[in-house]
Amino acid sequence: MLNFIRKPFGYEPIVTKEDLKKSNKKKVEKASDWKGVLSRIWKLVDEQRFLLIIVLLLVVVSSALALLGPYLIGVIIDEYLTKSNFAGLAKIIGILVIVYVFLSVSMYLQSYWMIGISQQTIYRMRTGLFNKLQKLPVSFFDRRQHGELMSRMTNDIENVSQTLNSSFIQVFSSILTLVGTTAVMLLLSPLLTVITLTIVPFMYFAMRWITRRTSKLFKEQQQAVGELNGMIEETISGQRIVKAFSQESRMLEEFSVKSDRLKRTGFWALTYSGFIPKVMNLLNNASFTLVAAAGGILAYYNYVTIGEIVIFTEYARQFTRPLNDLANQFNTVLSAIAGAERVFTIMDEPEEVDAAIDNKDYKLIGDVTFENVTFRYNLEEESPIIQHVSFHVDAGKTAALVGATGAGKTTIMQLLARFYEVNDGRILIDGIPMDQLPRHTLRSQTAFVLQDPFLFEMTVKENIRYGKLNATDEEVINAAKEANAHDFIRKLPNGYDTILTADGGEISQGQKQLLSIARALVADPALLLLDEATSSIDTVTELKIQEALERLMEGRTSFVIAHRLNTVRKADLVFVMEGGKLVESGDQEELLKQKGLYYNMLTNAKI
Ligand SMILES: Nc1ncnc2c1ncn2[C@@H]1O[C@H](COP(=O)(O)OP(=O)(O)OP(=O)(O)O)[C@@H](O)[C@H]1O
Repeated sequence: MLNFIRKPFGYEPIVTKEDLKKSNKKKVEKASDWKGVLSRIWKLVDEQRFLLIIVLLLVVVSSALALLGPYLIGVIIDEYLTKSNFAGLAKIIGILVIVYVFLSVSMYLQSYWMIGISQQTIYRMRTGLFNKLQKLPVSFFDRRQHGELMSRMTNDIENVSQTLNSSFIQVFSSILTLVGTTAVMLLLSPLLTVITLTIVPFMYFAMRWITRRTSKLFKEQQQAVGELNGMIEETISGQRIVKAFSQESRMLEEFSVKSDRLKRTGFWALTYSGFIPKVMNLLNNASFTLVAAAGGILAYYNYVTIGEIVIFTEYARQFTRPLNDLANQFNTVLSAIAGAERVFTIMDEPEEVDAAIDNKDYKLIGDVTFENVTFRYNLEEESPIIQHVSFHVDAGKTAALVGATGAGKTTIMQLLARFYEVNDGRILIDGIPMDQLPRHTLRSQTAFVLQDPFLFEMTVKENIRYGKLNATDEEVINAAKEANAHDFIRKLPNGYDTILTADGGEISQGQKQLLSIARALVADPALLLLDEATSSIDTVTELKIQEALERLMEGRTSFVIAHRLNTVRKADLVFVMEGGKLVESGDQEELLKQKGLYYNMLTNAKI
């Protein structure tokens, strides 16, 4: 029987003594400079600061009114009811009604205005962070995981929002209520105050006992939900592989293990947290009984009045709520401040520096020079990734970059788009040092065609228009035609208005390439950076891509990371990279004559 009570559904509670010891040691995440964080949040509140001050004043008024209500009831009992003095009773009851009406109105206004203030503040914070992300250099994103940044943008901001919405008023009003209630109780009867407060340590220990268990269990439950969701997503998106390898029964087994864990953690988390209101209720009733009994005895000896006992029982009831709220909100507020600090740390990151000269309307010709360029992704790297590279490409020419994997070809492209700053030497575009050319001027006239083109979750038309936002429908269609993409687009369910998913699952790899060529054509760039696809694409699409690329490259300076012999052969210049150095450069014939690395690559069919 005992065992049944302990394990009603056969599950053991999953919080061990070791777990509790560990969770005891674990500190709540705290901001290192909470004053600084609060002052920055205050700045974000901006023009609504005045309203916030009014809200705080209203909290003070409501806390006072909440104290006044029970006090008036006590007065009614002592001065009117026990003395059977009914003259003026209507007036004081009228005052009581007004107190409670004001209390409700004030609470309503507080929460209405506070929600407005917090939503506006969070809006500023979220927009500020997103704006900042657009201005940060690529190297910033290299140092961080996407998940981490997503968490800043969503969880941390959501936490601050929740705290501003509710916890802020709750904490402030709880402190006021606790201080106010204790002060009034002490004034009325110090002895009865001590008796009322004897319940507080019991509440503290009971809550501690429960929350230590529930917080661990809720964390476990969250983890179990995360694992289960991850598995469901993986199984659904990888359904073909699951079926192809006949893994259905193994997946079912794994699913039932994970699902069972969720059932167990869910059961105990809800069971323990369900105790909270019951235990609080029990202790509240105990406190009520204690005050009533002790008050009765004290009243018998004329130490207190009946009205005072009523005031105390009411205050005792009011006392537990703020105590409970403070205990619950404390960690939430601390972790929200820590979250806000993480957001502000990103906001303080140095932005991409831009050229001071305002030559935004400058039209690029496309003449490119590298002068003794040296570059490291991280300054701690032993040897530079690009070492003393110098070359010149005339406007309108095509340069093919070849070399083993890791030789530095992509890095050269990234430097050309100024995603990173060179450490030594300089890059000149049309004879202008790159750092004197506004980024927008350079990037708006440069187009990328990558191996695995990135498509956005929007229509085909919008995806192509991404290259030039003000392109007309006609320009988009013409670009698609030139890119050999028009025919397949027309066959899509909604033609140019077909919405693509982020991974472009509904079109083939080759078709994705054609779309990205169309996107580049619409942009009409002076400088083209192409990373030729290595994946095998059917011959017909391959020919279409080649043809489209040739049209795209015509009259533009193009850098191609070449994987096909045909592309290299058509290039005006070939740059052979090895270990970050430019080891050979020149046109086809010159390089073949040298009988060096390029010659070997061709004869050993490495391209
Ligand atoms: N963001 C980065 N941070 C640090 N190191 C990097 C980064 N990107 C590339 N590297 C390093 O720089 C070197 C050159 O890489 P790069 O991508 O330029 O070579 P690649 O010739 O284009 O190779 P592949 O043909 O395989 O794409 C490699 O050793 C790589 O590990």
